[in-house]
Amino acid sequence: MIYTVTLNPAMDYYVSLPTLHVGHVNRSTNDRKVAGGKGINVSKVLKRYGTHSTALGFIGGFTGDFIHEAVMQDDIDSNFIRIKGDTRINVKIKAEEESEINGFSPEITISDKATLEEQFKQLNKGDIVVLAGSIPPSLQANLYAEWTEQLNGQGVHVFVDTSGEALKQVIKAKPAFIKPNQHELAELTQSVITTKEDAIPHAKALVEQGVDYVLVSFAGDGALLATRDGIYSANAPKGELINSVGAGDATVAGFIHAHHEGASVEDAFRFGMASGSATAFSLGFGELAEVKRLEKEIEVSTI
Ligand SMILES: Nc1ncnc2c1ncn2[C@@H]1O[C@H](COP(=O)(O)OP(=O)(O)OP(=O)(O)O)[C@@H](O)[C@H]1O
Ligand SMILES: O=P(O)(O)OC[C@@]1(O)O[C@H](CO)[C@@H](O)[C@@H]1O
Repeated sequence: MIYTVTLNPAMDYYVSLPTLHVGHVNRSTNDRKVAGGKGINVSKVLKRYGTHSTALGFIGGFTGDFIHEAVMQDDIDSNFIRIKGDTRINVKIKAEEESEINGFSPEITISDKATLEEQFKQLNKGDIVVLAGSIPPSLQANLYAEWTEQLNGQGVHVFVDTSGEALKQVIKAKPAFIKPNQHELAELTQSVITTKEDAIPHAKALVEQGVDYVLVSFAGDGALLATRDGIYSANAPKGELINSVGAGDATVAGFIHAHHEGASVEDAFRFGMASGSATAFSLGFGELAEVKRLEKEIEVSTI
């Protein structure tokens, strides 16, 4: 079974306008509201590829109801824990360039956290857990690390997509997979990373520290995958960038889907890349047919 965990979901509020004037009243020409948060996005993309997952995490208030409703409509199983506050609203602005204002998280209490930990105790050997997104400030930054250690002990494979202190802490617990983008890897390693070559020694070092798969994404410039058996490089296909929000989540979901289906590491990497790019080239998440088309444009090479 695959479980995604979103501690900090969001109602993503997308607004489009030709130009954003900071310090002035701006009026959007288009908008849409979407249930978001990194783990929920992974569940949505997995569903698109026919892979079942259960979405876990915290939701509350009218925005929480919106998310629950949307997840049910997508026919995705969930076992969310209800919290007192309202799930946040994240504003995604599409003007000449993309800007994001991610809202402040509602409070998660010790008892909410304990309820989620009870759910984790029910997981079985061989299950996959995806810990994705930010950790709300009311919870400690080493929480993913604590849970990874516990879940590893249960024989569960832990995939993590996060940044900052949460990423730094979780490495010590040896998750199966991490997906920093180039900026997140630069922050983690306190180094300048502008090319895939710059990332190689750092990705290698993370594998030596016990992470099985380190996927470093470079948006339109492709990605690097470091594993115990070797290092792979992939290009990103060319296309028109429509929306980059969720492209990283689609990469994670694509990799998990293919890996779960028994694909080789190279093929799972290729499918993950095609999945990320199909989303970058679409208004919402990319369609499976588009992923399959893009797969043919991706070359995975060994370094
Ligand atoms: N301009 C682009 N052209 C082609 N593919 C892209 C482009 N931007 C993103 N992608 C695809 O999306 C994947 C993830 O992109 P990126 O490196 O920006 O990750 P991220 O920062 O985690 O994404 P997110 O915006 O979801 O947080 C890339 O590996 C690539 O497959
Ligand atoms: O604030 P976090 O938890 O880091 O990221 C949250 C978020 O930006 O990530 C998703 C896209 O990856 C969006 O659906 C959501 O709004």
